[in-house]
This record gives sequence, structure tokens and C-alpha cells, in this order.
Amino acid sequence: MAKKKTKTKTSTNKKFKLPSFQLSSQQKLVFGSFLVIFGIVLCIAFVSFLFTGEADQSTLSDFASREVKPKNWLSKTGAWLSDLFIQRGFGIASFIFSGLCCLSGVYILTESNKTKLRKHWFWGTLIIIWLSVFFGFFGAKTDILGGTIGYEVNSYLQDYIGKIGVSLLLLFGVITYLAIRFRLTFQNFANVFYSAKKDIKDEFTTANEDIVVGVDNNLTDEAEAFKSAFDIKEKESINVPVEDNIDDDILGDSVTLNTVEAEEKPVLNSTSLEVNIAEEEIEEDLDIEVEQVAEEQSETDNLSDKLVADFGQFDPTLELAKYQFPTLDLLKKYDSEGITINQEELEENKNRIVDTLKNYNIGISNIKATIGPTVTLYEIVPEAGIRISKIKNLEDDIALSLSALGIRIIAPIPGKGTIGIEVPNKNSTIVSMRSVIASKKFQSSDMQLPIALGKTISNETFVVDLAKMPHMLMAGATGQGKSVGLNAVLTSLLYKKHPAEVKFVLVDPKKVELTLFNKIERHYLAKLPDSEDAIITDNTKVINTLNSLCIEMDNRYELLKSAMCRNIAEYNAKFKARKLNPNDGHQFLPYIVLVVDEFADLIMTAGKEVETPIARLAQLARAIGIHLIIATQRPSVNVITGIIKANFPARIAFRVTSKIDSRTILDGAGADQLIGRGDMLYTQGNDLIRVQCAFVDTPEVERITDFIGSQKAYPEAYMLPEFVGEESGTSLDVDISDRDKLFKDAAIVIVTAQQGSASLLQRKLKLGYNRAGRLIDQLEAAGIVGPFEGSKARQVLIPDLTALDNHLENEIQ
Ligand SMILES: Nc1ncnc2c1ncn2[C@@H]1O[C@H](COP(=O)(O)OP(=O)(O)OP(=O)(O)O)[C@@H](O)[C@H]1O
Repeated sequence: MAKKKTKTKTSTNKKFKLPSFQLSSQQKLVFGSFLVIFGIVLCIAFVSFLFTGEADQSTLSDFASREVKPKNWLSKTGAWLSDLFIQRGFGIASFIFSGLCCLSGVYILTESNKTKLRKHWFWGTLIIIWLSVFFGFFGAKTDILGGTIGYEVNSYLQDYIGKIGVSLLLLFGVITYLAIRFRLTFQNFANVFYSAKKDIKDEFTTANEDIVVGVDNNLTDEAEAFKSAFDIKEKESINVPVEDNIDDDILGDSVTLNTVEAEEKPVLNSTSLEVNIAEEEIEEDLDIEVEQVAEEQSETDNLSDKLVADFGQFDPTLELAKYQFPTLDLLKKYDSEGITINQEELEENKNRIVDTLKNYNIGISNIKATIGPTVTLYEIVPEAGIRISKIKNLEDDIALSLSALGIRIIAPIPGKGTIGIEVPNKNSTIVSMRSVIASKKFQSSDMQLPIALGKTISNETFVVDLAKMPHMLMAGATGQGKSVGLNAVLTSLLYKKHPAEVKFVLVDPKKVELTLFNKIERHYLAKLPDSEDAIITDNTKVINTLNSLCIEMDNRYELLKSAMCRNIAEYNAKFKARKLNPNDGHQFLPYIVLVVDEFADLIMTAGKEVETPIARLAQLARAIGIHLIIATQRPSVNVITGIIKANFPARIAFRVTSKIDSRTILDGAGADQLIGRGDMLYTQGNDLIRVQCAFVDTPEVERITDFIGSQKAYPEAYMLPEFVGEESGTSLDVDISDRDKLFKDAAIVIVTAQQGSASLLQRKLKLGYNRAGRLIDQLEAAGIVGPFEGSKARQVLIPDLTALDNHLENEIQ
């Protein structure tokens, strides 16, 4: 419909478009005044023709002769013009033509809206034709009322449809004109008739006075619109309905027209300049309008567009709208920050490298140094004909000659055609978390889960997207900076993501490393419904949590499937655009980041039970926004198994003690040559990048968590789906006498809430998980709740408290 409408609009516009001349102001004055004067000339000639026309008839044939003296007030020209327009043309309707000429002149002089002028010409011409035919219907061939055209058209039409046909055609013309131009409807006529009954007929017919007396609101509007339309016509107002309304009327039915008319009444009534301008804008913007409505929209699109127009996009942060992100001053500023170039050291190292290589007959054509926070990279270009492997084999010799630990030779540096020798600086500088967080690269990053890991060897801030990794494996010997690395990851996310956007599941078997994050439990942490602490320190609970994450993953996949989205970003964008109905279970999905601080410990104690869900999550969870970060001290093959390695393409290696460990984690040597204290190698499947990890100390983390923790939080931590392990399976033969003392209370709680979950009992009766779990078992044995249904709450089988009483009484009998 919309498509159709705009098409019509455009064609109407094109059809009646006058050629647009670009006139200068002077030309406008000349042309405009010419038209006004020509209009006046015509008018005078026509008026004179009414009196002198007959007398001048004979003079017309002698137009060239100066002897002949016509009676027309404008002499020969006047007589000729009036004969042309009135006698041989359209009859007295030609007066309208003179009016249109004057009007055109005025429009040009005043530089007014040409669209309106076009409309006046359109309607004026139609009225001229109609009047001419109308008068021709009654008049004779020579009658000046209808002119020759009016007469001829009439006789032509009468030959085909007869007199009655022509009169009906003329009537139809009037109706069409009123309907289109003034958007009248049948109801208008009915209302007018109705109001006439109410003794306001006279007011209506005089058309200059108010019509509305004693009718309901709707009627008042319509009657006014009708009246105003006549007002406008009489006053020759510039303001007439625009062409799009015409199309509306042609295409729409009477009901819609009524509403439109009532709504648009002010336009009809108003003769103000502002409205005129607005109309013009609408007309001139027409092409753009066509572009916008060209696309067919589905119903849901329309609804969501309307919702977005009414309420704006869904804002997940609204619940904590006043949440303040941690400020930079919570992070420590180090004095020793910034790279200091020790020229002496540089020179010394360079000489040593050159000398050592010379000793083995390796000539260097060029050497260049890049100073990083902990190491300096010397890039050398060996002379032609030198084997790269020869230099690579000299690693230990160079290390010996430089008497430094942690020398790494990169031969060749990928994409550069040089050989790199990384030599640790004597005085390394700390890369503060503050400097990386404050960096433009991090601040302006539009990554989904940006992590500022530290600085590269060329002193650039190293920012990676956890969402793209999609999981990260972190390994390194004890005391080399893993915990600091994890804190840097978490801090980065805290600085960039709102609590509504990301949730952490923290597993900390060491019990001390991540405890500080307890303070932000209700902001950023996710936990199992039945657990007291959000940070999991107990290995058996980890299994439940991992399985619960698997359930969450399955649930999310279901949501994505029903929303026809491929990943969480698309899903959330759709949800924000209000295209997904929350009543269908849709909700904004925060990213979930699972952090395991000591994975080796977990694998040792739980083995397959942990490995299976971790592998499952690692394989499948990337699309639905669950990302894993796993850290381990012992990067041995029985900890980082093949299946885990295969699903963790992004790896970070801090210093490890053996080459074998380095191979396990990086699939190559290198990690054993690091110098520790946050010196690390990062790989995402291809190149190794040496990065100095940003340092964030415990007091800094404490300040950040205090800052966040002191703000308004969600009522509780983000709840993961309930998972009940096999060990808590139900035994259905619970003896009535063995029932818990709180059995009846629990039954009342469950039946009242009609929700069979252990966590509900925990909350309402203030119980621990185990007791609540036992109570649920007993309730199931008593037939009050249904069997365990995975992530969903159990079904409650008793509808209300009376039924519960009956049920329990029957049991005792
Ligand atoms: N990025 C860094 N910059 C400077 N010093 C660092 C950095 N990372 C770690 N360190 C130093 O190394 C020490 C040990 O770091 P961290 O506690 O992170 O090691 P870890 O690998 O977690 O050890 P563990 O496995 O025993 O817990 C820190 O106390 C700090 O002094």
C-alpha cells in the first residue's frame, strides 16, 4: 500500500511539474509583473467582452486594418483575446485563466512556493473545463457562457451518453472534485444533513460562518473541516490539501479517510506560513520518502520499530543506570614507568652481539634496536649467504657472551626478513595497569571483551578481544605472574564492561587469589542457585558449576535458535532493538567469563568429570558468549590434554622451567627463556608475541572492588541454572516418620509459590543446600513435587493449600 501510494505521488508530481527556470531577481521582477499585467489585461478584455463582444464580432476579421475601431476597452487585442478565450475557447470560465496568470505573477514576484502554484494551475484548469462543459450543456454554439469548446465537448459527449449521461458525468465531476480536493466523505454529507436537522442549515450554506452546534466531537471536527475547506476556497487561500492526500483518498476507504481528516484538520484550517513551509518540505522530501518506504516490512519489524520509537532501544544497563565505572586514580602510578634508554647498555650489547657473531664468521650488514619495557630487540640483517640456522644455534653462545638470562632468538622475524635477538634490559620497567587502561588503544577499542594485557616489545599497548580468542589458556611456573595476569584480565573487563554486560564465574582452588572479587558478587559474579559463595573454592562444586554452565549453554543455544541468530552479539542486538519478546523467554544475555586459577589441581582431583564439561564448553560456547580462561602452574600433558589444547587456540605462557613445558603450552620453545615477573609470550595460533604483562597489585584490585562494591547492586548474583549431580539423586522410599521437621513448612512454601526448587526453600526457610535438597526429595516421595527436570524447577503436583491438607491427611490414614 505504502509502495503504491508513493509511486502515485511521484508520478503526480512529475506530471504536473512546470519547467523550472532559474531566473535572476531582475528577471523575476520582469516576468512576474508581465504575468500580473497580462492577467489584468485578460480580465479587462473579458469584462469588456461581456458588453462589447457582440458588436466587435464583425471587426475580428479585419484585425490588420487600422480603420476598424473595435469597442473593446483594449481595442483589437482585447477583442481578439476575448474572442479566442471566451467565444472560441472556454466561455466565461476563462476568467479563471486571467486569475491564474495574475497569481503566477504574484508567486514569481514573491518567490513563493511553486508547488502550490502548480496545484492552482492543475485545479484551475480542471475547473475551467468543467465549467465550460457545464455551461455548454445549457447554451448554444455561440453562447459565451460555455464557449465553443464547452459546446463541442457537450455535443460530442451527448452523442455517446445522452443528456442524462452528461449531467450525471458533471455531477460525478463535482463529487470527485469535492472528495479529492477537500477530502470529503459520505459521512460528511450525512453529518451536514444531520446538522441541518439541528437548524444550522443556513450557517452551512453561507459557508463563512461556523457550522458546529450540538454535535459530538467527531462530528464537530468533520463539519469544521468541511466548512474550512469552503472557507479556503472562498478566500483563495494558498493552503490546499497536498497531492498525497489525494492519493490517500483514492486508495483508502471511508473509515480511514475519516480519521485522517480529523487528524489533519489543523492543516486545512490553517493558512499560516509555517504550515505552508512544512507542506513544501514534505513535497520536496518526497524522493527520500520513497526510498524509506520502498522496503516491505514484516509485522514484527513494524512492532519493534514502533516499540523502539516509543521507548527507545532496550538498555540492559537501566537497572543499574547510575553505575559508575571505576576511575583511573584507583590504579597506582609508578615512578619508574616509561622507558629510559641506557645508551651505554645498548652500545655494549650491540658490540657483544656483533663480536660473538664475528667469532663464528657471521658478518652483519645492519643492526637496529627496539627498546621494550623488559627486553630490547636487536634486529640484525646478516650478510648474504649466511645460514639462519647457524645463528639460531648460537643462542647459548650469545647468551653466554652477554651474560644474560632470557635471550631469545627469532630467526627470521616473520614478515620482516631480519633476525631478532631479544636481550633483557638490566633495569626493567614496570608496565602499570593504569598506563594500559588509560591508553587510547584500550579506551577507544570497540571490542566485545577487550583485555589490556600489557605492552609489546615496541612499547605498544597490547589489547586483545577475549570474545575472539575465544578461550584462553595461561600457564607458567609458580611466581611468574599468572595471578597478576588473571587480575589484569579481570580488571580490564571491569573498566570496560557494565555489570549487565559481563558476569564472571570464578574458580579459585588456592582460596586466596580471587577472594577480593567477593565484594562485587552482586554486580559481576555468577553462581549456582544453591551455593553460598560466588567464588568456588571447593573442587566438587566446580563440577556442578561446569555442568550448570553447560546447561546455560544449551539454554542459550535454544534462545539463539528461536531468535534465528548465529551468535550472542546478533542476539543481543536484536533484543535491544526490541525484536525479541521477553514473554517468549528472551532476555539480554551477558557474557560469562569462567576463570579457573589452578586447573592442574582440578584435573588431579576430578579428572574426566571436569575435563568433559570443560571440553564441551570450549568446543561450543564461543557463539553464545561463554568464554573460559584457564590458568595452570603445571603445563604438563596430563593437565593440558590434547582435547583441551585443541580448543584453546589463545595461549599465554609465563616463564616455565623446562623446554618440554614450553612445548606443551606453546607448541614450541620460548617460554623457558622468559625472564619472569610478567614477561610472557602470547599466541593465538600463529606468531608468538612477547608482551610484558601489566602489573596490578592486590591493593589496587581491592580499591577497584571496593569502589564497585559500594555502589548499588543487583539483588543477587547472576543465577546459573540449577544442576543436581547424581549423588544427590532422589530416594523415593522416604519413611513418613523420617521426614524433616520442616517438611510441612516446606510443602506449604512450595505449594504456595507453585515452584519446586530447593533454592526457594533455602531462601524462605533459611536452610543450607543439603537440607533443602533432602526436603525436596521427601516432597517428591510424598507426591507433592514432580521428578527432577534438569535446569527447570520441578513441577508442583498439588494446586493449593486445601488440596495439600487433604493430601497429607490421606497419607496418614
Ligand atoms: N607484570 C608484572 N610486573 C611486575 N612484576 C610482576 C608482574 N607479574 C608478577 N610480578 C611479580 O611476581 C610476583 C608473583 O606473581 P604472581 O603471584 O602473579 O605469580 P603466580 O604465577 O600467580 O604464582 P603462583 O602460581 O604461585 O600463584 C608478584 O608478586 C610480583 O612481584
